[in-house]
Formats: sequence, structure tokens, C-alpha cells
Amino acid sequence: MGQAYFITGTGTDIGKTIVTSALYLSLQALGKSVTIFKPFQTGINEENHTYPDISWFEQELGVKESGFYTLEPETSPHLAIKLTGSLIDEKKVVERVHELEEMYDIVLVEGAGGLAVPLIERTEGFYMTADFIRDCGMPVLFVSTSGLGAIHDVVTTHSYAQVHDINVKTILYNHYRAENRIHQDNIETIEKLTGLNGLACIPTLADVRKDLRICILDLLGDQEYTQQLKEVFEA
Ligand SMILES: Nc1ncnc2c1ncn2[C@@H]1O[C@H](COP(=O)(O)OP(=O)(O)OP(=O)(O)O)[C@@H](O)[C@H]1O
Ligand SMILES: C[C@H](N)[C@H](N)CCCCCC(=O)O
Repeated sequence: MGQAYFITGTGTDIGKTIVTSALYLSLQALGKSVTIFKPFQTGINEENHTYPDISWFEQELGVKESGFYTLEPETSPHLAIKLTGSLIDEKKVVERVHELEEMYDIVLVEGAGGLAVPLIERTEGFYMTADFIRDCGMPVLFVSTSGLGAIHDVVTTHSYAQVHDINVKTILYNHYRAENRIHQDNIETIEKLTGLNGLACIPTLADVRKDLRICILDLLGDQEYTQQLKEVFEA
């Protein structure tokens, strides 16, 4: 029986898909069977009529059936559901997570936007991302950008996680520049303020398709990264 982990961002467009891909390739390199699941994907690519994250996972990484509910409007899932009049059953999504846990050692579940995003709106209230995390029993990994503004975004997301009893395992930093004084200090300051120890720093890649695998090889050459990766994923 495997375990699902939820990947959230400190906002939308932070780079969860890229970081989730980096984790997927790293865990595969460690010999784990791993898959990616994107249960609520909003925003269709109008030009080629595909859903960007799902197409990326399936075409670039070879992941099978990574999607579940796909909604055309480029909005929060709860609004996309209202705008399209879609019928959504969160129990089916939770069941699918458990099915995948039966099939793989590790299931990386990518959220939509950040941690406080509403998934479904009903007359009795919202079904929130935090409810979904609780229903699946998933530990969480944060993805943040590295520059100015990251401290506030991580600290507030972390406080929200604490209020909702969410187990946050670690944080990964995207668009990291090692020579940048703010980036260096943000990591230290965030660790002091939240206790979150950064698992990895991903630079901005000139060509994501080509450079991601090179970046993973660099990361895997760092013993501290592989050791921490094993600890986070109990692998
Ligand atoms: N490290 C990086 N180097 C180069 N491009 C990146 C990097 N990280 C993210 N991007 C680009 O930024 C855009 C947003 O990234 P991504 O789709 O991963 O964000 P997200 O957090 O998954 O968004 P959403 O909130 O829609 O789920 C994409 O075009 C992606 O290719
Ligand atoms: C459309 C976008 N790229 C994501 N898929 C969904 C982001 C939802 C954000 C909701 C919010 O925080 O206001």
C-alpha cells in the first residue's frame, strides 16, 4: 500500500507542475513506483484544446490517466463547476486517490492554485482543498517562489495549514538564484519562522522540456537532497 502526498503552491502559477515533475523523476530514479494525479484541472488551452498540466504529465513524463475532473474556465474550481453546471462527486476523487495508492508506492497529487482554494460550492458550504487533503489523509508539500514576497506567502500558507491540522512535510523553492541575497535569506528566514526545511531549489529553466532532466541529475548528485527526499517520502 502506497501513500499519496499533496503538492500545493503559495498561489497560482508558482510552478507546482514543474516541481511535481521534478519530484516524480527524482523518486523514479530512486527506484520507486510513482504516479501523478491532478484531480481538478481548470483552464483549457484554447489553441490546441488540451489541459496543460495533464498533457504535460502524460506527454512529457508518460504518466497514465493523470486527470479526473477537467473544466474549461480558467478560474477557481468552484467557479468553473458553477459556470459549466458540472456534476462533481468528491467521494469519487478520494476513491481514485486510494486506488492509486494500491497501485503505486507514491502518488503525487497536484492541487489547483494554493491551499485555501475552494473546490466545490454547495448550499451547505464549501468543500475546500483542506477538506480533500483530510479526506485522503495526505501529508502536504509546499512549493514557493524564491524572491521578494515569498516570506509572507509561505508564512501565511503555513499558518492556514496549522489551523486546519495539515501535516506539512517540506517546501521546495522554484525560480531560485543561488547568488541572490534575498533568495538565500528567504530560505533561512522561512525556516526560522515556520520550521520548514527546504528540500530543493529549482532554477528558472531556459527550456523546461530539455533542461528539467538535467536539473534532476544535478539534484540527484547532491547527497543531502537524496537523503532528505527519502526521509520526506519515507522511501
Ligand atoms: N523553474 C521554471 N523554469 C521555467 N519555467 C517555469 C519554471 N517553473 C514554472 N515555469 C513555467 O511557469 C508557468 C506556470 O508554472 P506551473 O504550471 O508549474 O504552475 P502551477 O503552480 O502548476 O499553476 P496552477 O496554479 O495553474 O496549477 C508554466 O508555463 C511553466 O512552464
Ligand atoms: C486557473 C489556474 N491556472 C488554476 N488552475 C486555478 C487557480 C485557482 C485560484 C483561486 C484563487 O486562489 O483565487
